[in-house]
Amino acid sequence: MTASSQPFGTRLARAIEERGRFCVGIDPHAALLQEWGLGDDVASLERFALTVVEAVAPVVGVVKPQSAFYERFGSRGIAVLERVVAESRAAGALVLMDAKRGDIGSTSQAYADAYLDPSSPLASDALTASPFLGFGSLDPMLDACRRHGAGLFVLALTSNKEGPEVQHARTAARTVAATVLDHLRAANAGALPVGSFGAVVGATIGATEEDLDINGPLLMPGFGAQGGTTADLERILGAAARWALPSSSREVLRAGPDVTALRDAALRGTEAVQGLGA
Ligand SMILES: O=c1ccn([C@@H]2O[C@H](COP(=O)(O)O)[C@@H](O)[C@H]2O)c(=O)[nH]1
Repeated sequence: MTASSQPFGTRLARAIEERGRFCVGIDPHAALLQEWGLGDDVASLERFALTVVEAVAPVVGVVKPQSAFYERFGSRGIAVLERVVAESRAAGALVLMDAKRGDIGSTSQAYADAYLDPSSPLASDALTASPFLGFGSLDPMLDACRRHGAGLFVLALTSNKEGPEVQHARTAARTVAATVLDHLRAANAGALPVGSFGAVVGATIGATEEDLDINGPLLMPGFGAQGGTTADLERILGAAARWALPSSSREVLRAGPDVTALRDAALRGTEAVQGLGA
């Protein structure tokens, strides 16, 4: 795979324009494998994941495989994840790898090599990252994105109920989340039509006083199975709705294993959020 000649933000803007802003998570939960009448083994993982790719990757702009569900099967699970990445991209979807990586800088460099360097078998269009070792520890990932035309989505206000304990904590007058958003705004300064450095902002967080206008995309998991609705998205986003990417995994995946039913579920999600940012 070669480096993309265009920044991730530019590619994402085109994907949204052509296919809408809804992101489908490819999360092969053990419970979903069972609901689909499959076993809890690698062959079933592969059948599940590639069925979802076949159904949704030709119609949505972004897919988001959750690495943990593949990692639990060891190297053969990772091999399935590699196919999910390759086949989704071949079908025209951008792949946002949800692995939430973050470590000291020298190790962040290795994560950048693994997920953002086009010569890696797991190279994706974008990666989720955790800034809680200090935003600067992610610099190797930001640099790799700039070099290779990839994107990064950094946790800011997550959808889980435990997140506020850390993210609403204050250093001087700023919350931790505000500091993360400030860094992203600086990294995206001047980018057109939008920067490549996004924030993860849960669809479940309720109204927020944080400034979400970072000139970058906002990945919004928690839409659907975790209870987030279109009205919640509107309440949270206000004027920052233009680059929102609402994301749903289980709510779409439960429509399977029928390919048409899965695709219809993805298209319903796309339609539900198409008015955002209008
Ligand atoms: O704040 C966050 C960050 C990431 N996630 C991930 O998104 C999906 C949500 O799946 P659903 O089935 O739609 O609930 C999952 O992969 C999480 O790890 C999140 O939920 N919240």
